[in-house]
Amino acid sequence: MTFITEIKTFAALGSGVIGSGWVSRALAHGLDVVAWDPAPGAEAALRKRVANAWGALEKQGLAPGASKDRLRFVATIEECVRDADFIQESAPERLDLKLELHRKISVAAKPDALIASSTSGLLPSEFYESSVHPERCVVGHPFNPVYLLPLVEVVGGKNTAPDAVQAAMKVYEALGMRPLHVRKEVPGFIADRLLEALWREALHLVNDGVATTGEIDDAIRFGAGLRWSFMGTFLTYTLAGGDAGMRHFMAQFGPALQLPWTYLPAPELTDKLIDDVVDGTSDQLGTHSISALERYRDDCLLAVLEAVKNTKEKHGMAFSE
Ligand SMILES: NC(=O)C1=CN([C@@H]2O[C@H](COP(=O)(O)OP(=O)(O)OC[C@H]3O[C@@H](n4cnc5c(N)ncnc54)[C@H](O)[C@@H]3O)[C@@H](O)[C@H]2O)C=CC1
Ligand SMILES: C[N+](C)(C)CC(=O)CC(=O)[O-]
Repeated sequence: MTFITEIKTFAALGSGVIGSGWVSRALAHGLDVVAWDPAPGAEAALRKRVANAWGALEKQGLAPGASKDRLRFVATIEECVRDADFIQESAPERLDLKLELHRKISVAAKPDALIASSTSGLLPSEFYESSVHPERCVVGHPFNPVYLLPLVEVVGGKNTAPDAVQAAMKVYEALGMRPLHVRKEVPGFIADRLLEALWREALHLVNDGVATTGEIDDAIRFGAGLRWSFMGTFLTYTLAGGDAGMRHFMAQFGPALQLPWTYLPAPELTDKLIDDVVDGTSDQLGTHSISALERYRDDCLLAVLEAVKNTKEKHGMAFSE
């Protein structure tokens, strides 16, 4: 079976933080976008979020013909997906909700239109169970802000055709992304397993009174966070082993993994821990609004992306390497 990969119309179901990020990215790439979200006031909220992202997208460069006016907000799931060449669902992270939503989407969609879910870690074999033509259904897990960060994890379920995974990766590449095929269907995929481990330890540090949320964020952004934008943990640690490389690093620091540095189970989310995290992050926010911080974050990301791209070019490397 062949799937549509030259797309003109992008459908977005669910237009919260992630859905609006997909809408912004698709509009910036010169596509027509049709969106649906059942919440009252969703259209106005979506247009506001797109407007807040647009400045960064203009700085990055819009595709010919790209316009915020090519967004159409519709009243039903069927209207949203009927003429779509590619469908991206970004509804709340609930298995029952996604199962029912995908049944309806797949009945109304063109049979060769790829259907993707933004889920952070639910299993496609489960929530595409009632879908028609499940062979074209994948996970396309993005990272916030979706309109700037290139990574998208692509995961197939037990009924997904291998060609559909390849086709979805082609579509995401055309949207300026760096798809990563997660070859085994596991909860949390690759990136969220890593992010969750970090976040769990951060919550323990707050819970144990070791550090505030601000101090923990400083430990990330002035250290490992800087190098993570161009080199991952494995290659970084290979260099940390000196000329002897990873084998020496494993011999030196591997045994430390047996020391009780980290906890595996998550801390109990007591009211005190939740308050400490909320109060700590309120202090970090200060007087800045969320939308002002989104624009600040976007500017920082554009600068980092540009710097990494230019430096890779100097070393004869492509951005995707
Ligand atoms: N927020 C994040 O950092 C990330 C979230 N995701 C995933 O994206 C998906 C959406 O998450 P967010 O955008 O963060 O949530 P959100 O809460 O910001 O947005 C969810 C939207 O779905 C709408 N909605 C409610 N019921 C619906 C239904 N039956 N059908 C369609 N839409 C419905 C809501 O009105 C809301 O606008 C989830 O699967 C989540 O795991 C993926 C990557 C990162
Ligand atoms: C917290 N989260 C699991 C929803 C995060 C993601 O899925 C990816 C991201 O943007 O960090």
